[in-house]
Amino acid sequence: MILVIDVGNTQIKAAVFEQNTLLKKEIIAYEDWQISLKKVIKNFSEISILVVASVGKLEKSDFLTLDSGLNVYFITKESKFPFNNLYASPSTLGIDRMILASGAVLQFPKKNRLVIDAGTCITYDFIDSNDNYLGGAISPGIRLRYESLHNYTAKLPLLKKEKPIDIVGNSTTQSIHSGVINGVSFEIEGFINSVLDKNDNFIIILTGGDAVFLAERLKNTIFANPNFLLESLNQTFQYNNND
Ligand SMILES: Nc1ncnc2c1ncn2[C@@H]1O[C@H](COP(=O)(O)OP(=O)(O)OP(=O)(O)O)[C@@H](O)[C@H]1O
Ligand SMILES: CC(C)(CO)[C@@H](O)C(=O)NCCC(=O)O
Ligand SMILES: [K+]
Repeated sequence: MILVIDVGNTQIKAAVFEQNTLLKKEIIAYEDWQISLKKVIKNFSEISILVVASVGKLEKSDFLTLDSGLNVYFITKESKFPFNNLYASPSTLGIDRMILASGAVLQFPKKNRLVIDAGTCITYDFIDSNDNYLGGAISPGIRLRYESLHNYTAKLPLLKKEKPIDIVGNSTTQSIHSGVINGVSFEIEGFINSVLDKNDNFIIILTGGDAVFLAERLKNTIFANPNFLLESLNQTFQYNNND
């Protein structure tokens, strides 16, 4: 049994896996991450290893001081990945994007893949059917958009994400919801349509904290899986340890 930990930009996601089966998932705040993780470890006595990847504020040394008695395996850019990395600046590519690409290749062989991760940022990652990682796009996520409208204007309120009633917002509140949520939906549909135009045999995976909220609003049929990064981390670990 392994405990897989995704240290994100704003929060930490952890999942207990038995082989490829996810037994338990926890969303953990940075404030009390040690206590929360220790609780999970205590509840699953068969956990033998921690597998961690971090784009956030925690490093390997933080997990060693956790004193869990467990081995800690950090997935980094030096780990083995099942794709050719054609990114022009591979040393600055986010480890989360590499893990998503890795999961897409391992789960969907011989397909053109587009992975969309709607979290703090929205990332788009393209891996072609020959397993070439080509890159993609980075844009602000839903919460970031609401926060920047509030933080960088004098009058706009800070709102929580909510389904807009219409494209045409008839109040300040509705205009903001339409701008953020319809804006993100149009953006995602635009990316999907432009890749579908150029390639066939495509699989599109939507993940991240906003995946489920967005999936029901998108017209394109896509595969929404909020656990895709955690599953991909588990698979990337196995891929690194299978020889
Ligand atoms: N409990 C929560 N706290 C903050 N954001 C949440 C929460 N639940 C859902 N969300 C939504 O999910 C998004 C953040 O997604 P996610 O949890 O994937 O971000 P993250 O922890 O920064 O991870 P990553 O760095 O991988 O994007 C926000 O835009 C927000 O709308
Ligand atoms: C884009 C984020 C912040 C998304 O979590 C992360 O993947 C990252 O820090 N990336 C580095 C830049 C890049 O991927 O090119
Ligand atoms: K993200």
